[in-house]
Amino acid sequence: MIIAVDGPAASGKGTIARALAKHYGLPHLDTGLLYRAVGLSVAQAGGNARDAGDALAACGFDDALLADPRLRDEATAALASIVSAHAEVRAALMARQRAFAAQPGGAVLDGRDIGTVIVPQADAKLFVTASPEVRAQRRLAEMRAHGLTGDRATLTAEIAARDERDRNRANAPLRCADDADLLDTSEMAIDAAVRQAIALVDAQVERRRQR
Ligand SMILES: Nc1ncnc2c1ncn2[C@@H]1O[C@H](COP(=O)(O)OP(=O)(O)OP(=O)(O)O)[C@@H](O)[C@H]1O
Ligand SMILES: Nc1ccn([C@@H]2O[C@H](COP(=O)(O)O)[C@@H](O)[C@H]2O)c(=O)n1
Repeated sequence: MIIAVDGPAASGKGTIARALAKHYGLPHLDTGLLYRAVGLSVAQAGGNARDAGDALAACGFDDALLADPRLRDEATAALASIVSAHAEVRAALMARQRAFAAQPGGAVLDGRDIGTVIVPQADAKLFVTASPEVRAQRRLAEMRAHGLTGDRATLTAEIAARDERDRNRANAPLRCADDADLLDTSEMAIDAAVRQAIALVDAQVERRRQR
């Protein structure tokens, strides 16, 4: 079974995708990490994230980079959203994502274009969202839990800028697939959101089975 989970920054899609993977016994890929690795790699090489050539060159990053804690920084997230707008970068990362989805038994992938571009044939699709205020508050709490300081207004502006770039780019923009279920977790605690996600996936799979 292939499950596609998309949504805007800090919506909780990664938390839900990991929980779905555990529930159904499937491997999980956080595709945002790949774009973050490209962004960080460009910066480390002294390149320009807005330059498609520099960004493409960074797609050959060493996989060890995927464990680098700097990938979690909002600065890296901003670079990721700049490099991810290049069609060349998206094409370079596509085969890896599709191969992950195609493994025997299936997989759960989360990102921005999983249900629309990477695996439009997915067995179940969710579009996870939450209000901008809730998302900024959750990210702030996460940073504080890691001993980091952050300013709510700055964080809100950074998340909004990222969403804006991701939604309005020409290549594989962030959008809800026509056949995805929308899951707004603004008013839900994590366990309630996960329960709802499982119920939606089960219902989608059942609907497909009856077709
Ligand atoms: N329903 C929820 N209620 C409260 N906190 C939540 C909920 N869902 C996720 N969180 C918390 O919000 C933060 C962001 O969640 P998560 O990392 O899953 O989002 P994301 O959409 O994958 O983010 P990114 O776009 O940066 O990859 C985490 O600290 C997570 O524990
Ligand atoms: N399928 C995807 C996944 C991510 N991106 C871009 O990477 C940025 C960081 O992603 P996170 O999920 O870690 O927040 C994101 O803002 C997107 O620009 C993407 O384009 N496609």
